[in-house]
Amino acid sequence: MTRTFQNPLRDERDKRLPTIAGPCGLVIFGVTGDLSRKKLMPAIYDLANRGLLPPGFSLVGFARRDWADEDFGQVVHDAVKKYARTPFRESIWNQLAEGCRFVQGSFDDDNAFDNLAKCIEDLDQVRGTAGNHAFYLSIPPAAFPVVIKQLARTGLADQHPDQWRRVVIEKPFGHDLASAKELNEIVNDVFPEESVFRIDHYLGKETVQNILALRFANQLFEPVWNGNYVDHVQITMAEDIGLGGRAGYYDGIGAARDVIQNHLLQLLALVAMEEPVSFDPRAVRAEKAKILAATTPVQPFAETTARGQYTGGWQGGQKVPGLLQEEGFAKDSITETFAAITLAVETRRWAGVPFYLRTGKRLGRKVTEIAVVFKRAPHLPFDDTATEELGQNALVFRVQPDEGVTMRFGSKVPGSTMEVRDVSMDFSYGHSFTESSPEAYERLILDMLLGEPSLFPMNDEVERSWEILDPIIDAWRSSGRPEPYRAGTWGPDSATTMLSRTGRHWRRP
Ligand SMILES: NC(=O)C1=CN([C@@H]2O[C@H](COP(=O)(O)OP(=O)(O)OC[C@H]3O[C@@H](n4cnc5c(N)ncnc54)[C@H](OP(=O)(O)O)[C@@H]3O)[C@@H](O)[C@H]2O)C=CC1
Ligand SMILES: O=C1O[C@H](COP(=O)(O)O)[C@@H](O)[C@H](O)[C@H]1O
Repeated sequence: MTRTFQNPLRDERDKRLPTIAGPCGLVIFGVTGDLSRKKLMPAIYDLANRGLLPPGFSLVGFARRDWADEDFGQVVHDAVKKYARTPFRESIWNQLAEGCRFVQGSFDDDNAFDNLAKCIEDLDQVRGTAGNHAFYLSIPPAAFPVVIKQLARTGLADQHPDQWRRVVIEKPFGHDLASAKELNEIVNDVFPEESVFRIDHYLGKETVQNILALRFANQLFEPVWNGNYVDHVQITMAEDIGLGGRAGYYDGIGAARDVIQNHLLQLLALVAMEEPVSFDPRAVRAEKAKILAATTPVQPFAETTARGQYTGGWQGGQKVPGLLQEEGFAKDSITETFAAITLAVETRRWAGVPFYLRTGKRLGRKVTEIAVVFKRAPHLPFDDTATEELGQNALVFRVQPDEGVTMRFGSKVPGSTMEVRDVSMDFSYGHSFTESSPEAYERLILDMLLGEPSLFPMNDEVERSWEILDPIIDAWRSSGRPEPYRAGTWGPDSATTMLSRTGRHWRRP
């Protein structure tokens, strides 16, 4: 019988609950970083608390900081208390803490990796992790190759017939097509493709998975899901936070590489793909790959794209600095913090339908949504004045916050005259379901421990995404500085013009 963490929230009788991971350990490189503290450690605790981790689960952190196991334990404890979704339970925490170790060192330090190998070997004995190990690279992307090579050198990546060794690689995977290919070669030299989990946490979000449910479990939407009815698609990922504390990673990377290459192109693929023959991982990934293969950037980029950099301003009642004043950023940094692009999907279904993707930091509010905006009805049998406040119908996936789906359509304004105005019909997760959504990282870490790859992009998807983006980034390189925009606004003027010149406008989410 499989034993789990004691006193779990899990009810063993509930067949809908996910499978429990078998004996294993997880090593997090970059464990002292932002992502690990806010997302990974809390997700691991939540998995333990839901009874989805094996009892001897071990967690090894690796970073340069001079910490002892106790310091590490304290940091995990604090991160869990602050960010975990499930209630703090002393017994679960104690069980988890027993399996926490910290290995100090730099990625180029062979001794540190030898210590890591020794630590893992000990844990295999003490915790019964059965030689099954996952290595999570939550580190600056430039360091991915060196860590992979160290795992190979120490034998930690060696595959054995009755054990598994997996690697989880954060995004961005490379910084252009050439570097992504090079990285894929380095990774695949050491780990077979089925052991490589390139993580894109957007694919772990419930609302993102609901795109497929809504499209393929219903009859209502599919007949109109094409260029005969759809005018355009807008995908927006807006954040209100700035980049203070993240210069080491973000300066030189920018908004397009940070999120368009991965999260937003994955969202586009899910919205635009054909129905897979089944939900088998290969079938879903094959359909996504086909759509990405048909996706191309629309030119001329001076008109179809926009990029910006936030300046100081007021946000949430607070004065905030501009990017150039943020600690660690070069004083003449040309890193964009806002990016908007236009893509075409060259298939029969989507011919002539522009896909507009935008993202930015220090925008009006934090919101991610996908709006499928429909064409106007071919004929309106009303007086012109009756439809002055009628916009285009739209189906909006509210990815976050306030997760759900909104349908926008025209309705008669009560009264004796015929006047039609836009209204919304809302589905909200919070109101419709009592089950809470797991955090994306929780879902993805569990899938990875179970060896379930559906929600992880494959090498060809990643490379194709760079191929789509590279020409735009190349063009930006020779087009001067990004346009400034004030913190708390919705980006640079060029983003507004980019759509208005086609007679369209961005939604204000
Ligand atoms: N933060 C976020 O919201 C998100 C981040 N990501 C991705 O996650 C990854 C990590 O991001 P984030 O946590 O923000 O980055 P941070 O800069 O906060 O953390 C980087 C980590 O790497 C360690 N590190 C850096 N260089 C070395 C080295 N030479 N040797 C050993 N350890 C080193 C640092 O530890 P120390 O200084 O102690 O050595 C630190 O733990 C990136 O790929 C990013 O794209 C993805 C989605 C969201
Ligand atoms: O991947 C990233 O995502 C976060 C935003 O994630 P979300 O789940 O809160 O939408 C973003 O802040 C970060 O820059 C980027 O690397």
